[in-house]
Amino acid sequence: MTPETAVQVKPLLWSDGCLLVLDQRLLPQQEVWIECSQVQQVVVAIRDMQVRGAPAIGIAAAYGVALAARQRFAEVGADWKTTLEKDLAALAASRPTAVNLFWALKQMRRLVEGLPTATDPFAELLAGATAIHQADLEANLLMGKLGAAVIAADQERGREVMTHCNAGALATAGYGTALGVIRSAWEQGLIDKVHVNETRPWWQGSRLTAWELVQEGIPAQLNVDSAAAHQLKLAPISWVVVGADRITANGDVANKIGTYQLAIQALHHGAGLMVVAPTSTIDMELESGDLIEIEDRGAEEVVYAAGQRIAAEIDVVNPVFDVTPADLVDVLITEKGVIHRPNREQLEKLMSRKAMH
Ligand SMILES: CSC[C@@H](O)[C@@H](O)C(=O)COP(=O)(O)O
Repeated sequence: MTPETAVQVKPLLWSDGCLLVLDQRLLPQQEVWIECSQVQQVVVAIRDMQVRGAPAIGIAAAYGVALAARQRFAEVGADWKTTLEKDLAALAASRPTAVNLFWALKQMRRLVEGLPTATDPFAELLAGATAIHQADLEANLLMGKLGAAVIAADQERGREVMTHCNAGALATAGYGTALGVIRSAWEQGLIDKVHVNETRPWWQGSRLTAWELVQEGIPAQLNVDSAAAHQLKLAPISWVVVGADRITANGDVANKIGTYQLAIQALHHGAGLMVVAPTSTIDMELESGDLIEIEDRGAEEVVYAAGQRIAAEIDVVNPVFDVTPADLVDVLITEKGVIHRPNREQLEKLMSRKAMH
């Protein structure tokens, strides 16, 4: 069994002319699939986090462009490229922080530009989206191996790791970035346990990551986010392994809220911080993390839990990502290679490399 076939969960499927999205607002075991036959449904799926995780958002948007082109060609024929513009804008406005969304839209726009106006563009755009989907899976498998090799080489503090949010099969084409490394390390017998932060306020850790690990029989333990430093002090955790939503030219990393404090805690306790992300997450156009737009998802997620109001009537701030400065990142794993202590020079070199597969 290859790692690819070992992982059964796929958050996105193309079937019968529609994009099927596994609704991640619910428990994955409920297996509620949302059918998107129109681009507007893809916009809602991304905006409302039916699909989430940087690479999966990008893949969904790519399929969204194919669906939009099908609709617009049916409506206006040769004018489809003009009318497609508002769909591209709607997809781009669905979530602001993960750059994979904008990267995928750029790839699809390039394809659109090369197509004739007189013929139906759907088949070629669907092929483009499928290629982005497949490339993500291949990148994840490769990053899994590269990251596991780094873990094999340095387990000074012990054979346990910690992860935050869900950078797993549910957030990608179906293997995972951070969880891809953890899967690969587990298969190679390199780790004994995964510490999972619950990831308030949306519970990606308890709802999604915990489920993926339990389903695959990888020993895991869930803790509340505020127990992370305590666990890092007591448990033999060598690596904190996380994904990313945007990495800027200087190596700063935007990821799920809480990653920054985890990076500081890891440094204090002698654990390494490993960031695992495909190069589609690297934004060389932004000089530093200070320039990244950080999404705020409003008060509801914070003041309600399981449908019950749990907070007083109070002002709330809900930034759902934070920026970890580059100097707290020990290693960055991408499908083009591994960088220790990422900085601009190294990232420029990496981006100019050809893919390893
Ligand atoms: C491979 S997923 C990497 C990141 O996108 C992940 O860690 C994360 O922050 C996801 O945030 P989300 O708000 O669930 O989309």
